[in-house]
Amino acid sequence: MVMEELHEWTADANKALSVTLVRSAQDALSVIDEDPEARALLPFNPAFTYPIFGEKEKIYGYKGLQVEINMASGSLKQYLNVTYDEKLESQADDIEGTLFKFIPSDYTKSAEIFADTVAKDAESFVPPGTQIASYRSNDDEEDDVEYGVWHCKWDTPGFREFHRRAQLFVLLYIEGGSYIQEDEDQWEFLILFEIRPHDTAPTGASYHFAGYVSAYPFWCYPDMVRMRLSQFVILPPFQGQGHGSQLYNTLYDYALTLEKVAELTVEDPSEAFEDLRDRCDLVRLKEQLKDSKEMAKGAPVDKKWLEKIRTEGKYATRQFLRLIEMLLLERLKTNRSPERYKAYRLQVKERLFRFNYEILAQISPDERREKLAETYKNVEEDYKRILNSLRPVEQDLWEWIETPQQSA
Ligand SMILES: CC(=O)SCCNC(=O)CCNC(=O)[C@H](O)C(C)(C)COP(=O)(O)OP(=O)(O)OC[C@H]1O[C@@H](n2cnc3c(N)ncnc32)[C@H](O)[C@@H]1OP(=O)(O)O
Repeated sequence: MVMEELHEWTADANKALSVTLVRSAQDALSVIDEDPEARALLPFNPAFTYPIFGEKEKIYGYKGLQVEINMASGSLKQYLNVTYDEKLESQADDIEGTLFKFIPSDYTKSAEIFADTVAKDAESFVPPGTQIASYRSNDDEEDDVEYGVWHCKWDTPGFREFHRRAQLFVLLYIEGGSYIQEDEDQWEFLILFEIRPHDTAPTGASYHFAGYVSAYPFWCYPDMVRMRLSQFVILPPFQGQGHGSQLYNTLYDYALTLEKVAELTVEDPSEAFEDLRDRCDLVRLKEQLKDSKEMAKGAPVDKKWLEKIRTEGKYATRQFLRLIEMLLLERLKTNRSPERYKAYRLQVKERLFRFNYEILAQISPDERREKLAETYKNVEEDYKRILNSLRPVEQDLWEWIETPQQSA
């Protein structure tokens, strides 16, 4: 087959595949534009499909291909609908056979059965596990909407089945994400649901999945555990509205209640997630330090005191030291002392030196100074970016700080 023809029969899997969260049989039929919950009803495309359809993220052998995975918005029970204009019968990729390895086998291909499932879901689905938090959000330009977070483990009734459906989002949205082992019994999960009043449901509400996080406790010397946040996903219709921050803060608050947990760490965070974590941790640490006088003295901050604050707040070491550096930098905005700024740069460089010792020890003192100055510059720029995202109105207060090119 010539290249042109090959192209015609090849679909971009990230565009051909779409997911829709369906709230009720009636919602599925409603006119999206007029629906107040429209955003949550729109189909959305994956960010990644390479774990499913291969590195090139292509599906071969169809023209006009659409692979719809419709999910009941609470239980996530699935309806698979594959449509196309034309198919190369003998050579086309086996879409259902491929998907079958990644979604649980209880999906349906019947629109009628799915409509029935969705109607039942709206009436009777309740989240698995124990509700540990709730909050209200009014970003939807409508009345307050309530959200709740439920805690589950593998042995939570109904959770395993639920997770087998939800985990698809890890592949579709987390770069490098993969399924976790169900036989590792220590996993903990927090699941976020939107809660809507629903007159005829026994609880008076219907529940709609918005995202979840998984975490695993690792042994931490001598007799504690390190809770490692592993997979974190907020579904596209709910992104950018503060739900990621709420879910992360709920996990943090939960970790703080567990005596065994020494610190909360994050496995391989994406850039967007690192920013979210920095912002949330900064707010948390500021609150923790609000009555403390130590920070007002500026750098170098007493190391014993720092370690006490770190262990109380269960921060991972590197993250904690970065946060302290950000808070010290923020103070320099208004406390304009060149001596303090110099002491600050030295404190940051000392940490950078310790954390990069292996590499820095191998180069000449001049090169080392240059490398440290360069790294420092990037770190300071990044701190300003993060601090500005918390309080953008104060951006111009940085002007007096001109990051030096060389040495402290
Ligand atoms: C360990 C890991 O798993 S790493 C992988 C993390 N997961 C992924 O990357 C999967 C796909 N992405 C996601 O799931 C989400 O986008 C996340 C987790 C990265 C972020 O979740 P969100 O709910 O979008 O976060 P949240 O809304 O709290 O903050 C994100 C942005 O919205 C802004 N925002 C926060 N609250 C509001 C609000 N009320 N109204 C409008 N915008 C808001 C934030 O300032 C932030 O802005 P930025 O994009 O300029 O940085």
